[in-house]
Amino acid sequence: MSDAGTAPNSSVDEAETADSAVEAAARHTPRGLPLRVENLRKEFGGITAVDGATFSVEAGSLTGLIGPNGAGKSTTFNCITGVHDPTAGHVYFQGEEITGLRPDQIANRGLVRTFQIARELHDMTVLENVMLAPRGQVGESLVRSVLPGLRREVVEQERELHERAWETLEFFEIDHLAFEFAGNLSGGQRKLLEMARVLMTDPEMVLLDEPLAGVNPTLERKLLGRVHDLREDGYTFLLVEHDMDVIMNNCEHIIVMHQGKVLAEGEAADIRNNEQVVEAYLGETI
Ligand SMILES: Nc1ncnc2c1ncn2[C@@H]1O[C@H](COP(=O)(O)OP(=O)(O)OP(=O)(O)O)[C@@H](O)[C@H]1O
Repeated sequence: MSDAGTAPNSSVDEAETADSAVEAAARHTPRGLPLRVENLRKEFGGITAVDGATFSVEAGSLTGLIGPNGAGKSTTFNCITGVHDPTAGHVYFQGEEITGLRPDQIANRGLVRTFQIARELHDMTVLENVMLAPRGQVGESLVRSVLPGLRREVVEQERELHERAWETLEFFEIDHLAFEFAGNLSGGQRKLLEMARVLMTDPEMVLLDEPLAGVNPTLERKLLGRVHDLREDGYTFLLVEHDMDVIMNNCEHIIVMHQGKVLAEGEAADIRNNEQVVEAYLGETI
């Protein structure tokens, strides 16, 4: 797998990238406790995939959601993001109930899951893909031609969008791939593009569903580095990841699910020493 992200070769470039990151993140303002899941339950026929899960995610945190296979993590993500209708329980985002809303309605409120926005379009360039991502854009050619009064606004918006797209590509260090077709990217480069597209939607909170699957160690460091940069600038992340070391080394708060319930919560050291968690993982290294 090729490395999208071999860093530009001078520290000046690195400083510029850091500046772009600050500018990109400066647009974001966290607003209180972002996510609260209460007594969430999801049944599929006779199977109870989520069985009364309750947890919160603090503003500006990088929170990990872990659990053995079949623990209910993906179903929980799907209930939070509107992919599934919960059988019972509540999901609140920034103090408002979002239970049962459609995925696009939830994403428009700023709760964005990595693959919730449309997958990248293979026959479009990386830059075009990033420019297509934002929510609430006016950029519509018909509007432009029919309503001259809107024209200046649209042109200005497109100029800003273009500028922001470049900043975001620089932030993820994939600007050198701007004119490459997305279909030609490696798996890891595609993950960076996916993150860039999520950032372009100006999210309040990002749900990361196995963002490192199939990513080489160099890109993994880069992706995690960017997540930490964004977290320090106030973004909130909930991360599901099978690699336990990634969760233990990066998340300040960890929620452990088992058999559809929250089994334990706490810092990495608490989780490692929790007998119930060790038992639930039975032989797996945590
Ligand atoms: N659409 C579905 N129909 C029926 N059962 C399902 C469905 N989705 C999930 N399940 C079941 O619900 C339970 C929880 O699954 P889920 O995928 O949420 O767990 P998970 O923690 O994400 O597991 P993994 O780590 O293996 O991805 C499992 O028993 C699974 O087989």
